[in-house]
Amino acid sequence: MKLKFTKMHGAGNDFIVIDAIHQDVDFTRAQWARLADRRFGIGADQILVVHKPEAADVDFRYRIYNSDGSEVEQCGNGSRAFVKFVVEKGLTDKRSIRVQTMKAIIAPRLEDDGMVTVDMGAPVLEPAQVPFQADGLHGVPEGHDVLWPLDVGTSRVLVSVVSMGNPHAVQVVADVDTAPVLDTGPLVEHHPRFPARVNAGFMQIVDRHHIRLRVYERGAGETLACGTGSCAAVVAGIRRGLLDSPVRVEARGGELSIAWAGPGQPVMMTGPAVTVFEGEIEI
Ligand SMILES: N[C@H](CCC[C@H](N)C(=O)O)C(=O)O
Repeated sequence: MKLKFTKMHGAGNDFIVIDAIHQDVDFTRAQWARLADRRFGIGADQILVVHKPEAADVDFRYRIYNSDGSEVEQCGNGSRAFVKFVVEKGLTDKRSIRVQTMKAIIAPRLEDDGMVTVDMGAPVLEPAQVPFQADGLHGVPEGHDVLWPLDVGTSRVLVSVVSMGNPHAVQVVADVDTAPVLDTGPLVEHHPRFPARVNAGFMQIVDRHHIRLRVYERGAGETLACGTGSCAAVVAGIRRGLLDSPVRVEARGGELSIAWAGPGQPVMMTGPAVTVFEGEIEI
């Protein structure tokens, strides 16, 4: 079939966006991975698919696939591209929409200045629900958080565990530029105590309202920015007593602003969404 798509990015985290309302999109994991392949396909970190809603109180269903073809629960940068796409394509006459993902409803709003603000929902902080298997581990309390020791390779790292619908393990490093992201990242991603794997965040505290962040993403490797990873890092930093809301998150591909008022409250993310080109591909 000839598949129409739009190439987009949010702070350098790049996406293939597909309208599955007007196209029949039912691909295998291998086909999703082929589309995302940067040599044999279009190339992207994730594929975002726009479906009709399955409930009356939402505007769209949003399915997300990593570049390895795995379907996942949430994509923060993708949620900003999603609302820009449906507005630009005339799939809605709204600028603030409710979108159902695998495990949550999020609410992205396209602002007049072209930036997008998203209510990402409340973080899940209970380790077993991340999911993280803490049994037999001695967590290290810090502020309102608990840091969990992970043996990765020859080193031991202390991580906060947070779910934004998808799982995150966040550690503080002195300097993100010299942090062993490409070495430690895959070891954290595949650590056996994360039965669904995990996104590995490396956070440098610049000041109480500013971090630098690199994320080795589950199913995609290091990306230039990670929306849910930014939310998880700010939640972890606030819980540890290291950060105060709102926080400027400086990623390699751009900046996001994250605000969180505390447990049970939604994480609010603001950032860019850019359309790069339209295309068609035979698949
Ligand atoms: N790799 C993530 C999904 C994409 C998240 C990221 N691109 C974002 O902006 O939140 C996972 O497997 O949970």
